[in-house]
Amino acid sequence: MPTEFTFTDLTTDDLARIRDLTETVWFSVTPGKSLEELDDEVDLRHARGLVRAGGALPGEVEEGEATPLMAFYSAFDMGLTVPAAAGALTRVPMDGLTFVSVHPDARRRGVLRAMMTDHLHRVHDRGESALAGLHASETGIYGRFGYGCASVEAKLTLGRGTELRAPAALAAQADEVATHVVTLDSEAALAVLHEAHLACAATALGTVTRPEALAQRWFAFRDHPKARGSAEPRRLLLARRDGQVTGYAVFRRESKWDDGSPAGEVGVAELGATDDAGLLALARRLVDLDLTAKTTFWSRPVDDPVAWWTGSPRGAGAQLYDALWVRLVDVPRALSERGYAEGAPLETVLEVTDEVCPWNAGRWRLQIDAEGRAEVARTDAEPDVVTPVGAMGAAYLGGRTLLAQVPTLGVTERTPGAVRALSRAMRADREPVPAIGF
Ligand SMILES: CC(=O)SCCNC(=O)CCNC(=O)[C@H](O)C(C)(C)COP(=O)(O)OP(=O)(O)OC[C@H]1O[C@@H](n2cnc3c(N)ncnc32)[C@H](O)[C@@H]1OP(=O)(O)O
Repeated sequence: MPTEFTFTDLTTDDLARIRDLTETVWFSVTPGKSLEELDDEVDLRHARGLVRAGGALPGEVEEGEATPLMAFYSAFDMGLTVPAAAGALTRVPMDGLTFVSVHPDARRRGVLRAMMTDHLHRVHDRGESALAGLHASETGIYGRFGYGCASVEAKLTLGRGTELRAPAALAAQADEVATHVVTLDSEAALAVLHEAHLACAATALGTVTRPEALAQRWFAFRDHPKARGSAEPRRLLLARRDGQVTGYAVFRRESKWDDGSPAGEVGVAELGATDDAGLLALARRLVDLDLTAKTTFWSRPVDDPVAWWTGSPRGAGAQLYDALWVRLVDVPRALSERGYAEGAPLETVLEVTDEVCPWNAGRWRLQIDAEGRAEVARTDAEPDVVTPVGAMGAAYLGGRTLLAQVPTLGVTERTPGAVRALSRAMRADREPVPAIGF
């Protein structure tokens, strides 16, 4: 689509302009973030900007300074754990869009539309990843660009000492798990955290992994003293079994007193374990920290055992939010990179509609074998299912079914039963875990 807005690459010379624009758009220190570490955070391989047309306006810059940016975005090289054949999981590359920023003077003139076209076409041209993903600042923005919300996150709030009731055998295994707390401020702690993050990602559908290059720096940006207010610096709780790390939690406490009684609050930003015993051991410690009254677990999957160990999601005060929005940038590659449910082989023809990435539009034959491996090829055959590309993104992780996208995104079937058959093939055994914040 022709556009009057031309985005260009940015370099280290542009970092001051990036900081200025980000500060204007995100009101300086946004919750959990601070601009002081922004330079390290921006991956200039992905960073693109739009300069104010016609030069700076009166009062906007000091003499000799560059014309301000009107828009900016960047992305991270991330991984995403998706369903594989035969009930397994696999990690595929994902281009994680971030810092989408349009200057208040330039809003609602189509700059974001030009930005999204620029971004998605570049991801396609680079060919490193068949998927793009993001967290949406507001829910109504990204569906129009072919993204579908693929995972839902639950926020759980548990009172101090909440009993987590698990089957006796699992509780006994959890008793064998040792845990220890370290401060998340050393190379050693960050290295252990990254290793645990990757190990957990291999076992948890939907996990988004941090870029290797940011493993040591990720929390510097997100845990700046100005942004954390009166809470303590982030800490790491590790689970160990036979000397091996089997799980981790990133948390912090905020000291509070209520009429002389301790009422501290614990916020758990990340919690993962390679087995259920590790998860139970970590969760039990996190709901029983001294001088606290409640623990909030952010970003939990909707089938989280932590919620059910309290009795039900109601017992954990569950509140739901949209988590990762997934966009198929290369439909045939994305559909063959993931696996499908085992069972009878399935052959179906999809007609995909996609205005932003026209190379995806048209008919695709999807052949799934009994193990759940797929081959995808162009075809002229009549379609069994007609779907907007966003519905394939919503169903991609296997949590939100394709069938559920019939009333919401307008998936239609030309062959009776075809949507249900594909929906079942795409369904995963567990709900995806929500993505880390990025
Ligand atoms: C992945 C991330 O980084 S999420 C972060 C997104 N950024 C922010 O929230 C920061 C503050 N906001 C902004 O910078 C801007 O207002 C943006 C990026 C949200 C929108 O940029 P704009 O240039 O104003 O959007 P643009 O004019 O291209 O609008 C494109 C379409 O999106 C719609 N749209 C734009 N913003 C919103 C919104 N907040 N909610 C719903 N729809 C929206 C427009 O109405 C338009 O709709 P159309 O397709 O029917 O014409």
